[in-house]
Amino acid sequence: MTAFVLPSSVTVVDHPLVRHKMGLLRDVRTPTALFRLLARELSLLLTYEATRNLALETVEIDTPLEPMQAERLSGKKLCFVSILRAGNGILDGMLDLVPSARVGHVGLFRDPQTLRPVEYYLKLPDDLVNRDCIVVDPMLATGHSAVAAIDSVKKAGAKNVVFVCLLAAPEGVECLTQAHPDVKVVTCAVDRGLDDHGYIRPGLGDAGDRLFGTK
Ligand SMILES: O=P(O)(O)OC[C@H]1O[C@H](OP(=O)(O)OP(=O)(O)O)[C@H](O)[C@@H]1O
Ligand SMILES: O=c1cc[nH]c(=O)[nH]1
Ligand SMILES: [Mg+2]
Repeated sequence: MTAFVLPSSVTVVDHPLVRHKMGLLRDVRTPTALFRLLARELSLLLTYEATRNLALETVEIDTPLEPMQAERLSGKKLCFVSILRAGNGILDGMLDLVPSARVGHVGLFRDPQTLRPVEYYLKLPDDLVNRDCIVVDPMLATGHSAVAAIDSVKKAGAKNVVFVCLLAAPEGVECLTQAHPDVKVVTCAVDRGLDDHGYIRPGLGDAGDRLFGTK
């Protein structure tokens, strides 16, 4: 077996705060309310990294003491696209940081037999051509859900796409970077690999069920 080499398009945010919170998130004893809070906090830290290259413009302002050239984000607006349903667990924190972002939703569930995504909903802003797009889902397992969601946002016109997740498997990273080599990935960790049911190991279990308390 050849060793997995992390592609340069993938950023693992390995800040101590992220590592600490990921340990708590993974712990089977962590209850739903805390899991949700941790996912939200981690999404803030991931958004910080995912928006690193946002364009700035210079504006004249007056401080209480003197005029100065300040910076602010240039007019180009962002679009966050949540892969339902677990993506919503990290969307809210991202909107706290960028409240003006537009939001799209791609409803996908993974068929447990084939591990292939089944689309049941799609609603995207109609001006994606003009927006940088950040697609969010806590888990990148086989990678097929992320690939399908990014296929949809590109078909709708998005040109500049970043994928943000809490946890990735090497198999998912490979699948996504092959299908969409232009898409940057920002994650908190890349784990050992997938088990026979397509779960990330050691992982954190089923993100949707843990976020919403459905199991
Ligand atoms: O990389 P993949 O192998 O495609 O798997 C990852 C997908 O599986 C989970 O969703 P799930 O199908 O459990 O739906 P849910 O969000 O409704 O729980 C997860 O949130 C991803 O969307
Ligand atoms: O480990 C995994 C894999 C897919 N989806 C999850 O929620 N967890
Ligand atoms: Mg799920």
